[in-house]
Amino acid sequence: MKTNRINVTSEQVSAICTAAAQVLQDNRFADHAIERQLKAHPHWSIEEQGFVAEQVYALVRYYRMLCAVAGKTPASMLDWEDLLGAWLMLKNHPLGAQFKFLTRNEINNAYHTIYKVRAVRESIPDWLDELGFQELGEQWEPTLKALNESPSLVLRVNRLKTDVATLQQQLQQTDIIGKAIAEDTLVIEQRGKLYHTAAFRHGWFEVQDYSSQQVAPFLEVEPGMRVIDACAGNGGKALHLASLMQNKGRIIALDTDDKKLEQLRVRARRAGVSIIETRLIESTKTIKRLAQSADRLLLDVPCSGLGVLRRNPDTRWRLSPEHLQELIALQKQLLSSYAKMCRPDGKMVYATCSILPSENQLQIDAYINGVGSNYKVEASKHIFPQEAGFDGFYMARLIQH
Ligand SMILES: C[S@@+](CC[C@H](N)C(=O)[O-])C[C@H]1O[C@@H](n2cnc3c(N)ncnc32)[C@H](O)[C@@H]1O
Repeated sequence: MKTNRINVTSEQVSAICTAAAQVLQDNRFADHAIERQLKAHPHWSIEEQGFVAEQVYALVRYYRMLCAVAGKTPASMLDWEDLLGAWLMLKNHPLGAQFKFLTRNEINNAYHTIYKVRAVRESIPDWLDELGFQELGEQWEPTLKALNESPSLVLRVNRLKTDVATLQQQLQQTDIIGKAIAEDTLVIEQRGKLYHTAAFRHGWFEVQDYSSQQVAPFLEVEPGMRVIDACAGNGGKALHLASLMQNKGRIIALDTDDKKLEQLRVRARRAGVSIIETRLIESTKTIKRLAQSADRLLLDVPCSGLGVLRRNPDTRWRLSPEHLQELIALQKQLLSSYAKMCRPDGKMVYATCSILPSENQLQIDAYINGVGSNYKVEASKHIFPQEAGFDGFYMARLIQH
């Protein structure tokens, strides 16, 4: 991981430690805690903002490792400062006077002592490390290591409004530099205030990881089709589907969370999408009414989110074995009950942002071999974070016999 060569100020130290404590002690989401600090310090440059955000994510991500290296579990702001000091020393970052009480030798020696224990080195709860190894074997270690890297910032170009070259030029005018890696995809190499740009206001792009961008094309939609996105959330994939369908046809976006559907409607207006109809799932009747009605059905089910640990490093501390089992049971139930919305000659994609087989191909195997299922797998894709450097994802396209 790269750490900018910014000389950390006392004000930044305090903001970083406050935000990290809010995430790990008060259960706040990392992006919210960071945003609060950035708003409170509007005089920071883009580089300083990026630096602060990166250090908060590092403290959250490497919390277990840093506690072991610094020899303490934070109980006060001074303890958090020790953790931050330990992190900056491990990264060979120049330190301010506030970290004088730590020596690089002590920190490096402590790191070498814990290095051999994977769960401590990679900073993950024991239960999750054991489960990951049990499910992925030798693949677990490189996967986990890749999931501890900082995420890329990736944009999906909204083809209803523009193209990748035009977006690239437009962003460049505000010193935001993006590299085109696919027809619809820009990886941001020099960051800026993306959400303040005219391009954003005009709905020219969405922030969406490249792996997540693989899901909508995998459903093989065409303009004019009737598509159901059964776990649409705030619409990342529904908007992509609409763009692939050239805003022709119909997308019924379902979810149990009305707030997310409201965000979807806002995003759809900005993106110039008119074919999405949102419907709140209030009972099983919502699903029954849609029986055998979809040419294409997307099940982007709730999952552990272990494939997007780079973006949400706090997930490792929030997830529990019990919650994971609940999610697996829900995925199983959604697969069997929601599949009925697909027409007999239609196609269905089951997708997760997880890297665990128990949420992915084992779910699909159990479903297609189970009683009452007449589906078979037409194609599937496992995307591991160490392969292309993007998020971990799984998708399987099913058709009926
Ligand atoms: C992985 S997220 C979906 C992300 C979304 N498709 C996107 O691309 O932005 C899973 C979604 O499933 C929703 N959900 C949870 N339980 C559900 C259920 N029983 N039926 C439908 N959706 C459900 C959650 O509210 C959440 O928005």
